[in-house]
Amino acid sequence: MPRELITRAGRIVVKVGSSSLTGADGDLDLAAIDRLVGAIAARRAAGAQVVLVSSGAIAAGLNPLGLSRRPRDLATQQAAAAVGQGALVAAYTAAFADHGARVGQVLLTEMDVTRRSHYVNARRTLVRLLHLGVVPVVNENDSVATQEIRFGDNDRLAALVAHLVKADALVLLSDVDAVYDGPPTRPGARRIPVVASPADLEGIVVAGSGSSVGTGGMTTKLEAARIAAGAGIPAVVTSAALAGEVLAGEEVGTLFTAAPVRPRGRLLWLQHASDAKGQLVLDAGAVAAVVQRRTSLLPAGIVAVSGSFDEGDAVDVADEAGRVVGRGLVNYASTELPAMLGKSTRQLGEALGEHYRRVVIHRDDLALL
Ligand SMILES: Nc1ncnc2c1ncn2[C@@H]1O[C@H](COP(=O)(O)OP(=O)(O)O)[C@@H](O)[C@H]1O
Ligand SMILES: N[C@@H](CCC(=O)OP(=O)(O)O)C(=O)O
Repeated sequence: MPRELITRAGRIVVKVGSSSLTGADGDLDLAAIDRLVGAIAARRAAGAQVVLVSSGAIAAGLNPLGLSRRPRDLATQQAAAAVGQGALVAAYTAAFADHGARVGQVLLTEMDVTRRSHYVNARRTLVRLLHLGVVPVVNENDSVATQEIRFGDNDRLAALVAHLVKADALVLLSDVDAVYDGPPTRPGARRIPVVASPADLEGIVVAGSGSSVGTGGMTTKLEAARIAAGAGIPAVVTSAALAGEVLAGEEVGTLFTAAPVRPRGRLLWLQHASDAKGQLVLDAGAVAAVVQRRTSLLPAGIVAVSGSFDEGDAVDVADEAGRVVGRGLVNYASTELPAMLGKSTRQLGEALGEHYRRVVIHRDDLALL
C-alpha cells in the first residue's frame, strides 16, 4: 500500500502555491488558509512534525499596494513580497494559534543552501524549531534575492528543504488535484496516480502555470519530485483543497515513489540549488583522481580557469574536452587561481605562504555528476 509512505512519515514538508492562497479578488483566502492549517494540525496531532513552505508573498502584496497583477520588474515584485510576506505570516500565526500551535518564519536565499556555514545554520534553525514544537513557515527571501541568486520557484526550494531536514515525505499542494497526462484543461486528460520511475512520465505534456499568480506550473513540481526522489523522499502532487485527504493517506493526487537512497548532506543542494559562477578545467590525471579516487582537487591538476567567483562560490569542474564532471565549492577566488595552476602544494606554500596550501575544492564539497 504505497500511501503508507505518507501515513508513516514522521517529518513532512508541505508546500503550498500562491494560487491556492489567494481568492479571485486577489486578497488572501483566509478560509483556504484555515482549511490547510486544519489539515496540518490534524497530522501534527497524530505525532508528525511539519515544515510548511508557503508561496504567496508577492500575490498577497498586490492588493495592499493597489497593483492589479503581478508586476514584471523585480524591484516591484520585491516590494510586493515585503508587504505580502508579513500579511501571510500573520494569517498563518492566527490560524495555527486556533490549534494551539506557533509558527516561525524562515526566509532562505540560494546562498543559504550552497555555502557551508549558511547550510549548517539553516538546517540547525529548522530542526530546532521542529524540536520546540513550532511549525516553520519557509519562503524564499524574495525582497533581497537578486535575479542571479533567486530560486524563483518554491517547488524546488521545498524539495531542497525536505532534503535539508531529512523529511520522510514531501507534499506539493497546488490548484490542480494531480499530474495529468496533458494540461488538465484539455478534454480527456487523465490523472497519473503513481510515478515509480521517469519512464512513467514519458509522453506526458506539462505546461506552465494555469493561474495568474503561480509561477512554475507543473514543470517545477516534476523537477521538485525528481530532486526529492533523488534524496530518497517520496512526494505527492495534489491540490490544497485535498490537503486533509493526502495527509490522511488517501489515494489522491500523484504519488512519486522514491528509491531508498539518501545522498550525503549538502551535495544534493550543490547540484540542484546553485548556479556555477565559473569553471575549472582539469587535466586527465586530476579528473581520474577526483572522479575515481574521490580525492580533493589540488592546483597542480588544473589547466584553465574561467568565470568570476569568490572563495566559497560554486564552480563546475570539467575535463579538457569540456565535459562537466562535477560541481564544487571553491576555496580560492578567480583572481587568485591563475597564478597557482600547475603548482604543487609545497611550491605554493613556499612562494605564497601557508594559506595557499589549501586544496582548491575539498572532496566533501564536490558533487560528482
Ligand atoms: N500535465 C499537467 N498536469 C497538471 N497540471 C498541469 C499540467 N501542465 C500544466 N499544469 C498546470 O500547472 C498548474 C499548477 O502550477 P502553478 O500555477 O505554478 O501552481 P502553484 O502556484 O500552486 O505552484 C495547474 O493549474 C495547471 O494548469
Ligand atoms: N516566493 C514567491 C513564490 C514563488 C513561487 O514558486 O510561487 P508558486 O508557483 O505559487 O509556488 C512568493 O512568495 O511570492
